[in-house]
Amino acid sequence: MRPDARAWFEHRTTSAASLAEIDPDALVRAKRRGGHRVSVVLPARDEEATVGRLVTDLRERWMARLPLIDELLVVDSDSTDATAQVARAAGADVVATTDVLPGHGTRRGKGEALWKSLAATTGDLVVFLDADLLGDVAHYVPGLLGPLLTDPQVLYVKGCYTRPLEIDGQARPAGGGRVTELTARPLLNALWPELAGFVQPLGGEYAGRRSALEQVPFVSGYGVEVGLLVDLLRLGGLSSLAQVDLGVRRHTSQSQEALGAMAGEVVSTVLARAECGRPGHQPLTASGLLTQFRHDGSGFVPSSRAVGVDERPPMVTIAEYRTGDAGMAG
Ligand SMILES: O=c1ccn([C@@H]2O[C@H](COP(=O)(O)OP(=O)(O)O)[C@@H](O)[C@H]2O)c(=O)[nH]1
Ligand SMILES: O=C(O)[C@@H](COP(=O)(O)O)O[C@H]1O[C@H](CO)[C@@H](O)[C@H](O)[C@H]1O
Repeated sequence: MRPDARAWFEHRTTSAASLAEIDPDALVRAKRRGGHRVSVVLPARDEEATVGRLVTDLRERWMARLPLIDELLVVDSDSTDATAQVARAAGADVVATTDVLPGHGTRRGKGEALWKSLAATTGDLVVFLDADLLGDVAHYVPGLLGPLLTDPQVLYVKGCYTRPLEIDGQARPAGGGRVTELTARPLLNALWPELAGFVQPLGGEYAGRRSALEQVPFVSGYGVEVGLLVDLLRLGGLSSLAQVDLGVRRHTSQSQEALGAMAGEVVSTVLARAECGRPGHQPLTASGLLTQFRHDGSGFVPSSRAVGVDERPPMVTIAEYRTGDAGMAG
């Protein structure tokens, strides 16, 4: 690791691996002193199996028992199951991506859900959690908020954790974070070595100040995490970023084929960012296509899909956002 990345890693990595390492009352006091309002956003596509428990736990611990969370929003991102109904029944606010900023249409993807969540929430501090998390993750929210509530220089905090992998019912203590280890980490180390200290650059749990999040574009698909990391580095510098050890992260894992497509979106985003930061250089126009193969018993069958970078502009550029008219139906 380069000295600047090593110094960052040592200075900006804290631990909140369990509730035993956290003083929630002190965080609530810091929140009150700072006049902060906290929004928690769960982007969810077809997460009926997990979103209800997550919402119930978050509400019970950090809204009913202690006023740490002011707003808990599930963004229903083209779900085909009962995600919205389950989340609403558990007490979350729920919006469909199609209902937010309807004048700007809707794109598919996780990043689209996160971008629209900025127009559907009001907190000056915004926490993002995946909706497919498994196990006890109650400490994630206070853990992520800690640096933002105690250090005004910090604009953005990423969770880090060990990543067990559960595939076809087989649970292994490590091996998760496949796109991180095989694609994102090598690319980030090569192109932005100052970011080498991030343990989980693609992790789906992070928090930021709205004043920063609204200043950067949001890649519409799975490139959103790597795009935010590079763009927020450019916006506030490495010292404005932090990470918190949250212990272990378990979630419902996808197939290798699905992660291949995810990696394609991450690569496209990295290529688009790699060149556009250097004056006089055009972003590398990746093909935007990914061809994968399966064998049908008699031969290889190719299948291609789009993995190009589609992104939304910084939310501050959206007039309805500035005037507070995000146009949520209902
Ligand atoms: O188009 C999408 C794709 C994913 N997600 C959500 O984003 C989070 C992370 O996505 P996923 O679980 O597919 O990624 P993984 O964690 O497997 O890398 C989950 O809460 C998904 O429901 C979403 O809101 N819209
Ligand atoms: O970290 C990773 O490599 C991927 C895949 O994780 P697994 O191999 O399924 O544990 O998961 C993350 O990447 C996505 C793209 O940035 C994020 O959107 C997900 O929230 C995150 O789980």
